[in-house]
Amino acid sequence: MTDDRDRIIPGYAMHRVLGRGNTSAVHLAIDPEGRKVALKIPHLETLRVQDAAERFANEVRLTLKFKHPRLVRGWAGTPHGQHAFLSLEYYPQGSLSDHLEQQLVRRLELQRALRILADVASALAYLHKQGAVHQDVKTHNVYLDDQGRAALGDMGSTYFVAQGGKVSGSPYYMAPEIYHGETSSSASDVYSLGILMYELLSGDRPFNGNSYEELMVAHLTRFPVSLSHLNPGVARSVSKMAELALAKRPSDRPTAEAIRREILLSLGEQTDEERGEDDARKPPAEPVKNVGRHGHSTQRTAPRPADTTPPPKTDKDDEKRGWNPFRRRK
Ligand SMILES: Nc1ncnc2c1ncn2[C@@H]1O[C@H](COP(=O)(O)OP(=O)(O)OP(=O)(O)O)[C@@H](O)[C@H]1O
Repeated sequence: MTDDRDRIIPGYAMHRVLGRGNTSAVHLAIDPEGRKVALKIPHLETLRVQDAAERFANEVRLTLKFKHPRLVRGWAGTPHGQHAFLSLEYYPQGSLSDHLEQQLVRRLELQRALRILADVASALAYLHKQGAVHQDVKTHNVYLDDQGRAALGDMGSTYFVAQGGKVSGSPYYMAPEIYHGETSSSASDVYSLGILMYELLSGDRPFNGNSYEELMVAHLTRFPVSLSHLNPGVARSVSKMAELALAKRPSDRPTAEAIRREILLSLGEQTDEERGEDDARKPPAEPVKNVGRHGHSTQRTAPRPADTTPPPKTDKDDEKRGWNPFRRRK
């Protein structure tokens, strides 16, 4: 197999590197139809390690399968082999995490933050309706367009509940039940959305720590200050939703759809504004067979009953290099 730098994908003209993640390099490219696309090419190392290769293949399959205006759209892809790639809708503004890093103040302007949060909630509501769990909601996986709209990306860890999948997450966003070693669910996505709500509307994440263990203790035992106290501009109804989203028990959390509706109401918008678009882009009829998806540091297959095994350290980057929450804001 050739070196990472020499790899080309037939039919695509590569322009420049947009970014590099742990799994892949993403290039700005022109596809065979003349569109500007974000072309994701897995590192050779990714293809060599079975778990990582399967995670990439899962991302390719599910990105191409799901279609929703608030999900990063997949144009084409090859899940396996030397020419594995995923061609994605190009977001010139990059990720929300890039955007926050460029800002002096981490708190976004209220309307802007609410719009982004409503979009992420919309993407999750769609996925949950399809019976899927995303498992990796975080600023790094939210992309922004020129109109201030957002789309959720990175389906690498996504799985269909009916088929089960490996539990994973990013420690800053991970729900208590995942720390407890239990299965993930739509409610754990809602918890991650709650963290994102605090992050964007207050300018800080509700739970912090200098180690994985400190973060785990924070998620398991602490309760955040009310969001409307931290940012008086936030409507009480939205603040309440964020607090409920961070409930320690999954069954106490609202749905992503309920959160979306509350945010849209506070924006003064109709709550069914995307129904037309949703209908236009048909959801998948069936769950994907043999998904074989794998999370960052997958420890077991869900769904399974709760057990007492220690919580997984679920970020492969942290596993490889040792935990350092300040190395990257993922
Ligand atoms: N659709 C897109 N439009 C514009 N830029 C993108 C797009 N997708 C990815 N990028 C850029 O490429 C970078 C790497 O992408 P990404 O984080 O998805 O790679 P990865 O290797 O899958 O990530 P991970 O580290 O989670 O495995 C992003 O941080 C972003 O800057």
